[in-house]
Amino acid sequence: EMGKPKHLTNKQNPFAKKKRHNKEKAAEPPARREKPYESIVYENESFETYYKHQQICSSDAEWDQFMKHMKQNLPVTFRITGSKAQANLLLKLIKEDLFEEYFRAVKELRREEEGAHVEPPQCLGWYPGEMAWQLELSRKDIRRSEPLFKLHNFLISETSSGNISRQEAVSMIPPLVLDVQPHHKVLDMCAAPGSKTAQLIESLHAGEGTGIPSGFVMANDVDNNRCYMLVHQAKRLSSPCFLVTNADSSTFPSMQITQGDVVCPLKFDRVLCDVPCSGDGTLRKNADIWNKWNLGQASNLHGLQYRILKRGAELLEVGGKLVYSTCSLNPIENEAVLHHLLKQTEDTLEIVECGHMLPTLKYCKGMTYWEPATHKELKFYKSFDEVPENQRTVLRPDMFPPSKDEAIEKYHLDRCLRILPHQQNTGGFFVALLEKKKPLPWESPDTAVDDGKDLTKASEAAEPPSKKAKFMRGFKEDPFVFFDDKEDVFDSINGFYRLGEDFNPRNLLTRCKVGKKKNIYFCSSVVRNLVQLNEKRVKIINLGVKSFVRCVTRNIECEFRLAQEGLANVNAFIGERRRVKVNRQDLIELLSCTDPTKPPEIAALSAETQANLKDFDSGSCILECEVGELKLATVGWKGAVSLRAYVDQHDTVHLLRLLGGDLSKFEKNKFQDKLRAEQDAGENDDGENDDHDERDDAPDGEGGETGPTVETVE
Ligand SMILES: C[S@@+](CC[C@H](N)C(=O)[O-])C[C@H]1O[C@@H](n2cnc3c(N)ncnc32)[C@H](O)[C@@H]1O
Repeated sequence: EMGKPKHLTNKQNPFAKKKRHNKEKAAEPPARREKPYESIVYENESFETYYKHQQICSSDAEWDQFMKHMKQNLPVTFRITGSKAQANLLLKLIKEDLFEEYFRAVKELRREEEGAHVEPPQCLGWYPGEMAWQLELSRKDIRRSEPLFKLHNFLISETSSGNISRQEAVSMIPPLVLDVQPHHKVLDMCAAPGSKTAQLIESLHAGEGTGIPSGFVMANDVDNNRCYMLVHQAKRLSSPCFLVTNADSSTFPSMQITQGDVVCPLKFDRVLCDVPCSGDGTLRKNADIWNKWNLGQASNLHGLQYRILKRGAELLEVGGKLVYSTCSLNPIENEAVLHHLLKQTEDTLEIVECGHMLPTLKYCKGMTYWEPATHKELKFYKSFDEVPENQRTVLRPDMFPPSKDEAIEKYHLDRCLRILPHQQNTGGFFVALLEKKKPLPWESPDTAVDDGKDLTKASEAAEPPSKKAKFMRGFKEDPFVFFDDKEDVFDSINGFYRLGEDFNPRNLLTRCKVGKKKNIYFCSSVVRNLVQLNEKRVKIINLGVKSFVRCVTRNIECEFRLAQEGLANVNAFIGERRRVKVNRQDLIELLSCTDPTKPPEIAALSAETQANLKDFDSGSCILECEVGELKLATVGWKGAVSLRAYVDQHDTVHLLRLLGGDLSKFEKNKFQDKLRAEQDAGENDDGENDDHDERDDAPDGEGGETGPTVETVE
C-alpha cells in the first residue's frame, strides 16, 4: 500500500511529466570540454580595428590595458543570497573560515611559482552589505587544483542550496539598478538562464518580516528549453510570487490583472531587457568568440534588440523603470538601440542617471558619437547619406548617432554605463536605466492608467486571436489546477496542520486534472490571478512552490507531508500542533544522521526535546531551532520512537555549517576519489578531461532529499 500510484497522478497526460523532466535535464548545460589551451588564438583583427576606431578607451595606454585584460581568464565572483539573518551569519563564516582556508589553499597552490603572497578576496564595494566577493582565481583554477577542493565544495554546495550565487560581477548590476520593491510587478523579458531573475526575486522578498510580497516576478524567454533553466534556477529560491512564461518578447502579449475588483490591462513597475547580443563583453569567459567575432552580428541584432526594448517600454507603467543591458561593447547594440527608440518616444521616456547607485564602481559614460561600419571591409560611415545603395539593408539610418549636442542634451546617452574589463577586472558590460514619464506617443492615456476604462477592450480580447494560437502550440504543459473552496484533500491537510484563517486554499494547485493529487504547490494570490486571467494569452511554463507531497503512511491521518522546498512560505500558517522545538545540539544530531535505516532515537535526544515530543502525534512536522538571532526551521518526521530531519544534502550541509556542526563526512575530494578509482581499475585514464564535474553555474540535477522515502518507515 506504500507504493506511489504514479499512473494515477497523471492520467490526463501520462507523458507530460516525463517530457518535462527530460526538458529540464536537457536544459542543463553539458559538462564542458574546454578546448586545449593552445588552440585558442586570443586575437581578432577586425575586433581591434573596430573598437579602436570607436574609441571605447580614452588613450592608447588604456587600450593596451583593455586588450591585456580581455585575454585573461575571468576571476570567480559570488554573492551571498537569502534572508538577512542567515546571510549575515554565512558572511561571517565566509570571512572567518572560508577565507582562512582560501589563503592556506592558494599558498599551497602557488608556493613554487610566486612565493607566499596571496591577494585577499575582494569585496565588491558597489554591491550592498558586503555580500559580493571576487577571488583572484579563475573557474578553471578552482576546478582543477586539488588544494582548492574544499573551496570548490563550498561553492558547489552553497550554490545548490541557494545560499550563494556564482554570478559574474557585471551581471549583478542591472537588478541592483532596477531597485525592485516587494510590491512591484516585475517583467524579465529575456530571462534565461536566470541569474538576474534570481536577484530580482530576492529583492522582491527582501522586505523583512512582511510575509508574502504583493508583487511578482514574471520571467520570460523565447526558447522553450531555456525556460526550464529558469524553473531550475528559481526552485532554489522557493518564491510563490514567481512565474515563467515562454513567448517572443518583441511581441509580448498584452495581459490582464485584477486590481481592487476591476480587471485592468497589466502594466509593469519594473522591466528588465537583458537582450540577446553579440556577447563580445564575455570574451574572457567565452574565448571561442575570438575566432568568431564579426560586425555582422551586431547589425543583425540591432533590430530585434530595438523591438524588445520598444515592447518593454509599452508594457511599462507610467512612473515605472526599465533597465536595458547587454554584455556587448558595441554602440550599435547599445546607445544606437536606445537612440532609435528615444527618437520615437519624444519626451515620454528618459534615460536617467544610475551611476550613484553603484558606489566605487568604475565605468565609462555612454558614447555620444560612433560610426557604423560594413562588416566585411570595415568601412566606417559618418552619416547614412554616405552609405552605398548595396549596403543600405545592413546599415540602417537608425543606427547612426544624433548630433553631439542632441546626444547629450536631448537623449542623455552619456547617462548610460559602460563597464570595461580592465576597470576592475571583470567582463565587459553595458547598462542604461530608463524612466517612463508619460504614456508613449502611440498609447492612449487610458491604457496606461489602471482605471479600468480599458475594461471592455480588454475583455473582448479574452479569446486569443487565432494567430496567437500558433505560438501556443508546441510542447504541451500539464494544466494548472487550482483548489476550489470545497477540496476534500484540503480538509485533511487543514485538520492535520491547522493552517489558520488567513490561509487561502485557492492558492494551492496541482498539475493534474484527474486522479490522485501527488504534489501540491503554493502560489501567491496575484500569481493565481495572473494565471487564471491570462492562461490563453501566453504560454505559462511554471509557477508555485511544492509545499505538500503525498505520502501515505499507516496510522497517520493526513496523506500529505510537508516539502522542505515550500516550508518558508507555509511555515507561518502552520499550527502549534505540528511544531517541535529542538536545541542546537539535537538539530546537529538529526542533520548528521546519514544512514536512513538508523534514524535518531528520541530517547537519545535532550530531555527538553523529549519533553516537547510527549503527546506529539507521529507524522510530518516542523523542527524549530533558535540560535542567537537566527531562527531555523526544517521539515521533520516524528516516528513512534525516532525523529528525523527531512532535508536534502546541500541544505543539510548549509544548516550544519550555520550550526557549527562537523562537515567532514560531507567533504568530498574528487581528486583522491579519482585516484582511488584509477588504482582500483588498475589502469590509467588518459587524463584528458579533468573537469567533467559539476559546471559552475549549474547545480547538479535534482538532488532529492536524502532521507529514506517516509512511506517505508514505521
Ligand atoms: C543575454 S541572455 C539573458 C541572460 C539572463 N538575463 C541572465 O541574466 O541569466 C538573452 C536571452 O534572450 C533570449 N531571447 C532571444 N530572443 C528573444 C526574444 N525574441 N524574446 C525573448 N527572449 C529572447 C535568449 O533565449 C537568451 O536566453
